[in-house]
Amino acid sequence: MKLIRALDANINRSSEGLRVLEDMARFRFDHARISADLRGVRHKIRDLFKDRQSLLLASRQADRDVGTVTSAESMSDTRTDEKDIVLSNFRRVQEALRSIEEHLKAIGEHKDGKYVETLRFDTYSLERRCLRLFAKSFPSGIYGILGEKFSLGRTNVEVARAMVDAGIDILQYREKVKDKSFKEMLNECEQIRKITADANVPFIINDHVAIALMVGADGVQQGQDDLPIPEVKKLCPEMMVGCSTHSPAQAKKAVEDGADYIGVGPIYTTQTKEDVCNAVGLSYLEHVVATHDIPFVAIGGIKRHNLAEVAAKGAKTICLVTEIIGADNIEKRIKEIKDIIGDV
Ligand SMILES: Cc1ncc(COP(=O)(O)OP(=O)(O)O)c(N)n1
Ligand SMILES: Cc1ncsc1CCOP(=O)(O)O
Ligand SMILES: [Mg+2]
Repeated sequence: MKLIRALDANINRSSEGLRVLEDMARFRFDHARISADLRGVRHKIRDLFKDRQSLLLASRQADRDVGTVTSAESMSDTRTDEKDIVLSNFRRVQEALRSIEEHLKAIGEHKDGKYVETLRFDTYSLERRCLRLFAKSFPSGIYGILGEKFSLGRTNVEVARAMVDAGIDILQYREKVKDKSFKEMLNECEQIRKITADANVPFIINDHVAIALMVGADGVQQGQDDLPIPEVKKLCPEMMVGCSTHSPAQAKKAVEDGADYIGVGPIYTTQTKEDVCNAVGLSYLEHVVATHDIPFVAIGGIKRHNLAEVAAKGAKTICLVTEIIGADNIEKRIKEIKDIIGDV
């Protein structure tokens, strides 16, 4: 009976820890899949013991538990940091599962013990996935991209100022004008870095890793024909590295290579990018939503009239290039876009 009590205590301990983690993934990070996977582990433990409920209940003697005082005292700790909460709850779950394993073996239930061991291993990979959510939090909302060719005669710096004032969530410098020198681009990026840093808006540089390093950007965007992601990660360990992808195989590779986020598109036909591939459609977006945890930004041909369907498919960060920088009134346009996203 004493071994059953230990099992009962640790089943409850693991369930409680998993519940905290599920809520963290769901409410803090808005991450349905990680939350569902954590719930899956909790249900598997519950199901494993569902035929032994009365035995477990009969063994329960909380008032005689010599560990109660210690547990009650440990509740008064001063943990406030969210990452600490996640780490300590994973520890709690893993220790509880380990104890369940050992106690199952001690009562001769070796097969069930092995099964709980596989659940414990699942929690290690879930822990890595959860910690990645803290590593670099990728903003949700509107991802803006600069480019003077489409800016109705306004400079990149003027457009950046207008976008930041209107509440853009993340901004990329993507300058493809052929006669602009490296020095001119660097000068613009220095000014935009200041504007974005003051407003706490993440600033990403497309293509030019050197400029990103020189201005202290928050990230760099690399396409399929640009530098390999692992090399860029080595050069810029502190930066978010975004990888543009157009197919499930490219998304898988970007994740394996350690990209911090991926571009998913072009969802619709676009004239904004010269060497663009065919539109990938909503099906590729659906694939990424269903298969990957990595943050992503939907891009390509997204306008006010089709924005709601992109958001409804689960895109949390959405890029509109010409729809924003080609607008007469950028502030008004960003407000309209925000209203559409807010309604989905
Ligand atoms: C967020 C985002 N996604 C995709 C791209 C396209 O990048 P790339 O394939 O490198 O093409 P260019 O932008 O360099 O023409 C992007 N820039 N941003
Ligand atoms: C840079 C880029 N990469 C894929 S589509 C695209 C351009 C999207 O521009 P728009 O939003 O104007 O169609
Ligand atoms: Mg590029």
